[in-house]
Amino acid sequence: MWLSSSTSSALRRQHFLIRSLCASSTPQTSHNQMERVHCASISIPEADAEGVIRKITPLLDRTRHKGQAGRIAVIGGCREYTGAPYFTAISALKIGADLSHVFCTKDAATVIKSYSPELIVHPILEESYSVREDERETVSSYILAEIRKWLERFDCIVVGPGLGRDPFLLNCVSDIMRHARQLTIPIVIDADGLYLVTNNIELVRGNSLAILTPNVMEYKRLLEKVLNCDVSNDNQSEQLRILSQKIGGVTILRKGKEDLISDAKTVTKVSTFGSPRRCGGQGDILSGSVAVFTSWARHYVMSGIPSSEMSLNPLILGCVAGSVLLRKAALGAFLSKKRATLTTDIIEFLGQSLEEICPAE
Ligand SMILES: NC(=O)C1=CN([C@@H]2O[C@H](COP(=O)(O)OP(=O)(O)OC[C@H]3O[C@@H](n4cnc5c(N)ncnc54)[C@H](OP(=O)(O)O)[C@@H]3O)[C@@H](O)[C@H]2O)[C@@H](O)CC1
Ligand SMILES: Nc1ncnc2c1ncn2[C@@H]1O[C@H](COP(=O)(O)OP(=O)(O)OP(=O)(O)O)[C@@H](O)[C@H]1O
Ligand SMILES: [Mg+2]
Repeated sequence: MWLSSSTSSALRRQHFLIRSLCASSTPQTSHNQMERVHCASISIPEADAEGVIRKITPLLDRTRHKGQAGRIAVIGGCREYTGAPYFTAISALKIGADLSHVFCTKDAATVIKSYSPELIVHPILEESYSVREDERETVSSYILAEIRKWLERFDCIVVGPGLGRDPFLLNCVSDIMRHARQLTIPIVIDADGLYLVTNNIELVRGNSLAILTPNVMEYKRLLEKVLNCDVSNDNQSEQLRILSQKIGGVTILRKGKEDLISDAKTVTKVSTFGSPRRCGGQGDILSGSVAVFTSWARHYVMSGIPSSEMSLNPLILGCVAGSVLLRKAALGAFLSKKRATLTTDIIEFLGQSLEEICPAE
């Protein structure tokens, strides 16, 4: 059981209550109806997140070969932002992925390579300023062709950290996302990837392998766009569930004081105390962490575990695991560095935090 038995029955009760109280909250719910839904605040069940990590983390078996513990790719990194894709990609490696790639613009590539020799960096994206109007079609076909060579090898891709908002670049990334979807590759969408998706929901609608990881502002924009309403403090859980439902059941991890996770069927939360430091980049660690755990969870769910767990959504397991590990690492870093805690310090605590939950040997 990935929820304790008491929380699992609480979850059933929660659903019964939600159905009774919010009978109008079907996929066809109108915006006005949505605003009228003022259900009583129902407590959201806490996931047994460390238990999930223990279940889905693969053994360090001596027979395994390079790549089996995960190949992750980050699509992000432009002139302004080089830290974000680095944080995401290096976190994936520190947690246990075997290979971590970054697909970024030429300007960002040398910088990202210089942060770490561990990352495989592809300088193939282009922004408008570096491509003439009459070259755009050729350049975008070339970019897609280059990425296609790699895409099917990845267990999960993360789109958005440090991507920027250049229209030409975002057009190319939309094509990459469509192609990843055809190949049924799980996709974590964060930061500027959420900006792209918020302006074109069809890119993810109904994709059961998509995870959106909005922060406070990104969630607010998504709600405004999809449900045409503001964030409700009365019933955050049901609002999140309806948002996911309206986007065809994509998994959403709403970041905040508590991380709330829903796939339109269930809502769960991770509220383990992390760090009071809110330095930028923690969401980037989270996206890398969710990518690795999601690929592990898919293997776990597909590998003949007890039938009662077979219906579990591996994307939810990946979110729950990614969230608690980031929080635990943030706490470790804070206890050591206090006010000086930075994202790089948190990354250094990922290994130790995972070891405490799930020892390597
Ligand atoms: N080192 C690097 O390279 C990093 C690069 N990064 C990259 O930066 C890019 C843009 O991402 P983003 O998250 O800064 O953009 P966006 O969603 O527009 O938010 C901006 C505004 O929202 C607000 N705001 C935020 N949180 C809030 C809260 N809790 N509660 C209330 N308000 C809140 C806040 O507004 P303010 O308070 O300033 O008015 C803030 O200015 C993206 O590519 C990302 O990956 C980051 O990953 C960090 C590390
Ligand atoms: N108020 C809070 N209290 C405790 N933890 C929080 C709080 N807000 C966010 N977190 C934690 O920090 C993680 C990152 O969330 P945050 O909202 O900072 O993302 P972000 O804005 O996308 O970060 P980034 O700077 O990388 O873009 C979340 O998973 C959550 O666990
Ligand atoms: Mg972010």
